[in-house]
Amino acid sequence: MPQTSPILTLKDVQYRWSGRAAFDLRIRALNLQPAETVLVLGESGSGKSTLLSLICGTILAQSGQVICAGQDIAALSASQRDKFRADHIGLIFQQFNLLPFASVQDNIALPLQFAKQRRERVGDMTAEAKRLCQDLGLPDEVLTARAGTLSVGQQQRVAAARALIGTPPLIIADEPTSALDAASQSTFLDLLFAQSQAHETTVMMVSHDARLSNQFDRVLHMSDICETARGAL
Ligand SMILES: Nc1ncnc2c1ncn2[C@@H]1O[C@H](COP(=O)(O)OP(=O)(O)OP(=O)(O)O)[C@@H](O)[C@H]1O
Repeated sequence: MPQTSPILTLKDVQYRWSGRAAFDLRIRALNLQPAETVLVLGESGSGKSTLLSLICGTILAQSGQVICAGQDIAALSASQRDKFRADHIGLIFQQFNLLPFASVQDNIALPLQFAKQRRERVGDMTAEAKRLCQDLGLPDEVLTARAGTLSVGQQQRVAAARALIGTPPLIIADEPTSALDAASQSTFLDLLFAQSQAHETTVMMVSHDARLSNQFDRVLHMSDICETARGAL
């Protein structure tokens, strides 16, 4: 593989939640390359969501560095971090977090309101939302339907389209397939990766479900990447 700069680097990162002395997340080094698909596996309480929050800059490491697309996250103010996240990271939440009364089209376009660079890359928002729906296997009629009226599998694909629109360099997914059976999960990942690979987007997904492993370029375990990851409940 040719040498390229990682899209994400964590270096000597340490994080503790206040009042949770037993949980101490320490990551010496983690690098994700452009276009890689990486699955991070870990049991409940191992710190997967904490890790995603550190990458997204919604929390800041107490020491060490989180560098996304060449930017040290801690060097940005809170509002700069919000803008940076919107432009550089497509998010697929566990519960999808769609606006149930808004149309699918509006849900997909939502991140562009906060992401100038992604908006500029898109051009015609309606046409791009339609293309993404088609490529993710959704019928054209869903574009104008309210998101809350769709099946779970359809909502998941809308959540993927919302993360993909405007081609952010990194997509972070928090167990987005957990509500679906194994065959649907596998189809979903195939569709997601076909889109992400077309733009060299890196996909990092966290899950407790090792059955997904063979579809990813790399599988990491929280117990391996963290020096002390403990499920302190
Ligand atoms: N907002 C918070 N405030 C205080 N402690 C928190 C907070 N979020 C997580 N923790 C604690 O951090 C530890 C790791 O939790 P985290 O949610 O990151 O794990 P996880 O691997 O994502 O778990 P799950 O798979 O159950 O979602 C737990 O001990 C948890 O109680």
